[in-house]
Amino acid sequence: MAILTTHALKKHYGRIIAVDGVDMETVDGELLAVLGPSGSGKTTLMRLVAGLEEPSSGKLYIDGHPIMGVPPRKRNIAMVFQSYALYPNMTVRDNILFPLRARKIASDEQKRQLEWVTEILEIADLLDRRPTRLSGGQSQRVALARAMVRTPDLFLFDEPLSSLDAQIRSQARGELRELHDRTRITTLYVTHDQTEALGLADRIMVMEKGIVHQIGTPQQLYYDPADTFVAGFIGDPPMNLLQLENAIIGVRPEHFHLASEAPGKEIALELEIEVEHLEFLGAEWLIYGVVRRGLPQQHQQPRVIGRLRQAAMPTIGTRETHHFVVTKEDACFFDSNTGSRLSEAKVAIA
Ligand SMILES: Nc1ncnc2c1ncn2[C@@H]1O[C@H](COP(=O)(O)OP(=O)(O)OP(=O)(O)O)[C@@H](O)[C@H]1O
Repeated sequence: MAILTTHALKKHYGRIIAVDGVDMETVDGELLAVLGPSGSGKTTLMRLVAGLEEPSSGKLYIDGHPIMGVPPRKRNIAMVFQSYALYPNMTVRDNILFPLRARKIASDEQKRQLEWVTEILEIADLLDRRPTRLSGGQSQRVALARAMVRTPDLFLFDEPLSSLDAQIRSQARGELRELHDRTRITTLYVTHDQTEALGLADRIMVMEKGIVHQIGTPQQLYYDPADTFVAGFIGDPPMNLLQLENAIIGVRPEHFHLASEAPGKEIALELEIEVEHLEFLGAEWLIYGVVRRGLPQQHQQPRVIGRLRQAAMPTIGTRETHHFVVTKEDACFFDSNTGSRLSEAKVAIA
């Protein structure tokens, strides 16, 4: 277990700034997801931590010890990337033992490590197979086993599940989480899939264009986004962002209430929304609509998405206009210019 710290970490390739001043620190033993759109600098950050790239400036520490300039082999960090790169001509057993043999670890220690990972990952029946005879999920477990036998201080995963199909992926996600709970090895987990990050991580770090927008628990990111980027990135569908006179108001789809069912709380916003179409999700419906009234004149008519429980639906149909409210407690406010979160007190609604 270990704590990874970065300080003003930067990496540029010529004029491209891939990582732009990242300050972060893991909690010992946590699984921290690094989430962001394509090109946000996630893989570059991993490569810097692993030692495959050296930073242009800034610092990296493991347990308070600087690791800049330390070669990858000496960092005691294990990586699992998208392609598992198992050696096709070796058995699973030899693949797993390879990193221990390369470091000339004593054979009884090799045996002990192999037994440990075999039991944790439940791969006893795969040990004599060759990688070509493994399914995607099995290959992933073997790659994990090979990474784990080194008992690393830190695990780096870069989209390790992206080559699996959707059904196996959700099972593999569960297995990864269980594995993490058992080993408690501090893990950085790169993904661009928010469902994966929200479901798997203790905390999530949201990156865009090389900078960190927010680090927090899935719940903090969802209910308390630090800025409009996080608000618009987390959630499916994401937070609605509507321009008021002097600020942006953020409303989660499930926080639109029909006025007739308004909770007895202070109201932040009253809107007339024309329903354009409806989408059935089972227990809930998504309502796609256009705001017809309730916002300042010059910002009128943005599109919004609401989410209503089945029970509220019989009263709503396409092309009808309905009156919705949002409580102050549920609303988030952001600065119109910078997108940063504002405290509610400063905001006049209209
Ligand atoms: N070796 C390199 N040379 C030049 N530019 C690079 C190099 N590696 C990364 N970049 C650039 O740095 C930026 C960040 O890339 P990076 O791969 O870290 O992003 P990412 O968030 O991992 O993206 P993805 O999710 O698509 O893998 C991109 O603009 C990319 O084109």
